[in-house]
Amino acid sequence: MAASIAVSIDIRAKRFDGATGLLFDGLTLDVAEGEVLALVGPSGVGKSTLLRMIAGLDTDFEGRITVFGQGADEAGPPGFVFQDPRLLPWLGAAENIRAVSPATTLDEAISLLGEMGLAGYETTLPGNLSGGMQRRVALARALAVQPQLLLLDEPFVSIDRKLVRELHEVIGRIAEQRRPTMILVSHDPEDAARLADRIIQLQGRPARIIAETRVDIARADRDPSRVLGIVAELEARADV
Ligand SMILES: Nc1ncnc2c1ncn2[C@@H]1O[C@H](COP(=O)(O)OP(=O)(O)OP(=O)(O)O)[C@@H](O)[C@H]1O
Repeated sequence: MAASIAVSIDIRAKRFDGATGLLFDGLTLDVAEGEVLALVGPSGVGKSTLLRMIAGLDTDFEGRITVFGQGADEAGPPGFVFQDPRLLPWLGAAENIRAVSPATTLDEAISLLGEMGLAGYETTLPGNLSGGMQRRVALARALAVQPQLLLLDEPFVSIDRKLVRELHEVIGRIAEQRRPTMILVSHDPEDAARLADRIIQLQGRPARIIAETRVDIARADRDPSRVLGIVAELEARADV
């Protein structure tokens, strides 16, 4: 049976006030329930804007985006991980989760942090956590509301490659075990090659989908040479 559609995107036109030209001039895309979709493309192409539109945070466009059958702005907030972790500096890791999701008990917050590999850091203030650890707290916070849809906006920028690999593992585990529908925005094709079931490449102004790549290799089997192979395939299709 075909998987049901989690997110359906039909943008006829999107522009910003004062900007010349359209950012999107016709863009359609469906995301299946439980799918991990990556949106890749050069800086400024519109990836973050598209994610904000899917989250219902930007409704100023012609067209319609539905999330589990409802308008994006009516569907209830998705889990959203922003480019910077946006943690409250005066609260420990567990209380940062509870500040955004008050229904989450302390035990649940501690368990989520454990799932992210942060056992023992429950009361640590963000300033005493590494950049990668802060991203993991932000992920735990996004998962606290048990979202059916998880949106990740460049969660790997400004952290070193070793921490990026650790985060890839954490996100891969979330995909396998919790199975939310995930949309990951990245300018780096390697992130997409490691994590995504399907990779959408955006390019140009207005932005268009120039290629769509399905990755039929289980995440656990994506060793470095296979990842490089996927990246090469993506790079052959566009100047990402
Ligand atoms: N609020 C805004 N008002 C005017 N222009 C905007 C606004 N937000 C984004 N833009 C413009 O829209 C374009 C797309 O921006 P967006 O952040 O979506 O791109 P991106 O692909 O995510 O890039 P990056 O990887 O650098 O974040 C850019 O040219 C940006 O300057």
